[in-house]
Amino acid sequence: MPDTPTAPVLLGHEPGSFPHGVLAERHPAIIRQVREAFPYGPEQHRALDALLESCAKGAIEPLPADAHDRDRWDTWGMREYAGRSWFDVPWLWSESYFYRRLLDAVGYFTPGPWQGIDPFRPFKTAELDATETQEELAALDDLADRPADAQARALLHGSLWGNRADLGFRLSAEGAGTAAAAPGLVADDSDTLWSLLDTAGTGTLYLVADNAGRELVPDLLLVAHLLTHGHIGRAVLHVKPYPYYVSDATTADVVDALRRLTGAGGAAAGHGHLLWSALADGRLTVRAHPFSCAPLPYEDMPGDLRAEFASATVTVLKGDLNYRRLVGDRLWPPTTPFADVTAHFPGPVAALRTLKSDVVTGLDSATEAALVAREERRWRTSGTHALIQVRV
Ligand SMILES: O=P(O)(O)OC[C@H]1O[C@](O)(CO)[C@@H](O)[C@@H]1O
Repeated sequence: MPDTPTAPVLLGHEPGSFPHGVLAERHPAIIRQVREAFPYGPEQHRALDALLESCAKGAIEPLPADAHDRDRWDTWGMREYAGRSWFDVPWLWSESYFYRRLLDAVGYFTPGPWQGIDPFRPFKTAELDATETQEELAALDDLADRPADAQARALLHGSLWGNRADLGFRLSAEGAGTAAAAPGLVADDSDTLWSLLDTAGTGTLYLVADNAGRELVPDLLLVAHLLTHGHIGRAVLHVKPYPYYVSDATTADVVDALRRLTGAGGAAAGHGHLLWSALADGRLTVRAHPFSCAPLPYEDMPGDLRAEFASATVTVLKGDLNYRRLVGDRLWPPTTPFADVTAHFPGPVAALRTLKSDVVTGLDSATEAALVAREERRWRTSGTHALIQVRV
């Protein structure tokens, strides 16, 4: 990025700022919710109390000496940040480490009865079981009567707005591709994305998933459509190796989503069975790379992951956190070119994201001015706006 001036990395130290609110209010609330959702024993309660106190008082403690991933976290910054305030280190690092510590507190990595029990599972399954999900899946039957191109655009919007836990394809199906169908879009490079996906069945899509439940379901539906209609020949779905940021998708969540689809009947079940057999014959692969839970920007990705993404026809990164990691979790001026801040990424890359943090790039100045005039800063974090940005 030779000509792009750098921008400050987001920290959580400023009271009243969005990152500060996440560390000071959201994290303690998550601890309380997890504690109430499971019949944990005294050991877990004590560890949760300790984490709550650490979050409030602000001192980061290192992982236990025998933690299986201690070396990895050492190289990811733990040596540098242990002993400092949660509020004074990069916000991305603080948040990621919080989730790692929360899993420790509930015994997720410790041999014993709680090992491998996802502390967020009740929240994820509630979403899959919600009547809204049933209604959204039923709407696929109507969508199936529309031309393939309209279906594709509706499913893309479903995947995009699913990032707001809202499948969205019923709305988008009314007039996919028109401005009216996407009133909250602040940038829309979808035509470029479609041209990349026009591979006559030879290309490979890497889709880096974000949330489980009502985001992962439309992500999977989009992949099913792209495979069925020969836009791509293969898809690789990257999920998290362990529970993260409450609702981030793991392999177990992919299984739950697929079972939800195959059990839904109608067109949804057809998509579910297609994906099930694509997993069996290798047209769809699930990957859970350790770096997917790293507290670092994608610019720092390891060589094996870089080589994978370099082989993709296009890599689609879903959600706000992936966006932050893609552009470096910095407070860029919103008109900073997206192509400049993603130049480090190996191969064509697309971001599909609703805006849920202060980080944004690639806006034109008129769009930015209109958003600021109407909403001051709220548009950056409210999740009511979205973007599709592509760098070829
Ligand atoms: O699920 P998403 O879209 O990645 O959003 C996660 C978001 O949660 C927050 O970290 C707050 O916890 C956002 O700022 C963040 O980017």
